[in-house]
Amino acid sequence: MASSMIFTDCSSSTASPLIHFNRRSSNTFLLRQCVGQLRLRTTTAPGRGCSLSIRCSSSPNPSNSDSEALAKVIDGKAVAKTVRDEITIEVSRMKESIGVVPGLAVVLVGDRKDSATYVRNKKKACESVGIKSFEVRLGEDSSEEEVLKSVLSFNDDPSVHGILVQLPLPSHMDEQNILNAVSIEKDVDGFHPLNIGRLAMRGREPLFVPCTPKGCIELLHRYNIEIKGKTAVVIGRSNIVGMPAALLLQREDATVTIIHSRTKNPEEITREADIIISAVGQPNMVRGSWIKPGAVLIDVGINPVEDLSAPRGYRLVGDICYEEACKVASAITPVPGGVGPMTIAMLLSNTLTSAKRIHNFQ
Ligand SMILES: Nc1nc(=O)c2c([nH]1)NC[C@@H]1CN(c3ccc(C(=O)N[C@@H](CCC(=O)O)C(=O)O)cc3)C=[N+]21
Repeated sequence: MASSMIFTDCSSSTASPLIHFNRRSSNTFLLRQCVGQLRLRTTTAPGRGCSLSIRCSSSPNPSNSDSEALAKVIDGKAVAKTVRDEITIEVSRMKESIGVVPGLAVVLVGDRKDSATYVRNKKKACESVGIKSFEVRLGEDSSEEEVLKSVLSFNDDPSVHGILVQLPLPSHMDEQNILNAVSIEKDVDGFHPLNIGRLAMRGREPLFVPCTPKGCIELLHRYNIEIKGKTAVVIGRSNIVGMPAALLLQREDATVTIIHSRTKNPEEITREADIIISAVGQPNMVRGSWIKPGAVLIDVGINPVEDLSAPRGYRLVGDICYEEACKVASAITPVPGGVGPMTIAMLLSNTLTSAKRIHNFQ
């Protein structure tokens, strides 16, 4: 399979060479789109002999590497299932009382394998809760006008309550122009500038909140993790994860700092945080030493790294070095099975909310 992978070893303490495959991928590229570009040039610690931004080995202190995990696992897969069950009940209640079935339309442009997989998963998730799904597939070489045309026709279609334009779009298209065309009443991704603007303003309410950051906050809520008055650090400032995650945390009364590729001392700042949300797309970048004891960690990164013993030839790791972090943190999301499944659950939730709002159904 064509994928850009990085050999990453987070469990061994022996130095292994850093090998970086750059077979122009699908997955990593997608994640870069998703979380934005952030490369922290962490310098190699003397005697450690590894690039900290990529490799992640256990603590050199043997007593420490033998210690047990302290952190509670925040089970996104299980919470997503609970959320889907709740949505299923609401969807059927709505259908029974007013005869309306919520509908989600997905516009998929081009033939990226990963995008096709995501779209298939979203469709499956819709089916599992009784939401009707619509799909338009356009070729890689289709024009921006054709994409706009399908967006506009979904805007006018009363059986569609949510519209999602799968990102990334082919490079010859103007993403802003297309996202702006989605009716804000159907913008279940929450990417329309008016929704983001409202999210940023006190006393205003967006119609939709972007799914991944919403999923992060939902996990904190469902695990009864207090946000109010806490210090939070968001690593990454993308439009679709980092920035809205920081805005949401602030709305929940956390004191928020955003770390990005130009931040001078990311490790020191991150070490002050009670809550960390990492969304950068760099495998194992956040090391144990970055984490304040007892912190809560939400790992948005989904990074493929080569693993020849895995069935697919790769496995997925987060931005946070899990083996190190789970010895320091009080709670942590795994990858996979953390934020990813919540993203899709929040998309279904936004679609249900939209259908209820459009039909004035409580
Ligand atoms: N308009 C738009 N909206 C999106 O929300 C959007 C998008 N474009 N483009 C692509 C990204 C990526 N994304 C994911 C959703 C779920 C998982 C997910 O469920 N992952 C599983 C892993 C599944 C596996 O094993 O491959 C997990 O983390 O457990 C991952 C990634 C939504 N995105």
